[in-house]
Amino acid sequence: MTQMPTPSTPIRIGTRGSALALAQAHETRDRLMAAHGLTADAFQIVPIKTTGDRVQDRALKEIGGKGLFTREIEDALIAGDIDIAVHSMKDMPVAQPDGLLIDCYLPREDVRDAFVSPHFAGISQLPKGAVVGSSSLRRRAQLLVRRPDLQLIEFRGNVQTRLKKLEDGVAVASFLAMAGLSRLGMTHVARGAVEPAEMLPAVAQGCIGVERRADDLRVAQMLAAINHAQSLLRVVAERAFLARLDGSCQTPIAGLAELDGDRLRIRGEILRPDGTEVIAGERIGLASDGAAMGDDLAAELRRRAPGDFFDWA
Ligand SMILES: NCc1[nH]cc(CCC(=O)O)c1CC(=O)O
Repeated sequence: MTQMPTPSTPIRIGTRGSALALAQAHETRDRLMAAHGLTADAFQIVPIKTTGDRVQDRALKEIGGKGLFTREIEDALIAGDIDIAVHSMKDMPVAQPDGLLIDCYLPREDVRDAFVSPHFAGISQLPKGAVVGSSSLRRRAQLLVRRPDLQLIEFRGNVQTRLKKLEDGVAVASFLAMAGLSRLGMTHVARGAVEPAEMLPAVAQGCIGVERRADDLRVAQMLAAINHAQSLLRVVAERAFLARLDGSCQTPIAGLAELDGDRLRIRGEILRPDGTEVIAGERIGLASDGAAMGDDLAAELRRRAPGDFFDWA
């Protein structure tokens, strides 16, 4: 009898199980297939439940800790139960555990926040005292800067859950990342995109990163073919900004780097959660200096922040 050809082991792609996470995992798989002339059976998508997925009834800041949406996936990667992990970079802690690294970024999606409301066309149309649902410290603070009259309530759960809450009148408006809506084919639920000048996005919003074991050279080589260099430069600069601010505080933080040829512009801001104070700045320089610029900008904002700025939590 002839020997069956040995099937090469499929690449196991770890991801959260939400519709958005699965869409991101499929996008990563499709890009790998195209880059390497492989078929879908060369991959296996492995959904993993994280603490952030399990706990739906509390504000994220109450559950606390870092990596609520990522720790279990990184554990599986370290244990060798999966070979790569696909993440929304917005949810990623600034440092990876020993032995893991992220050096592959997919082309970044729309970085803006979407304004979502069954009743109103934009922030300025909201009536005085209107109830807005958002669990994002950043979005809450940024909104209160412009509209201190608004009443903010916690809003958690996936896109469908949040839309249902709006339908039920729990709040009259909310915000979601345009990128998430776009990947779900749901941009029609957005009444409009909020420009970064009005609401600076979260660090790394709209960017998918692919994590691997540092010593897995087969995977490293596969991922190198799909890395989007410009997205990497932008996210590296933004995460350097975040790294200098994070850890010490739970302050609302926003940061966005943009490229113009080999020049990079990074804008950043920190806010008081009640929107009574914003400290903002920017740097422009060579894209290859992005990390240093992000770090330096964060150091400046820290220096300019009053002594009690980081104390509220
Ligand atoms: N914190 C949840 C989260 N993490 C990434 C996205 C959206 C997709 C992205 O920014 O890449 C979202 C949902 C949202 O903010 O609406």
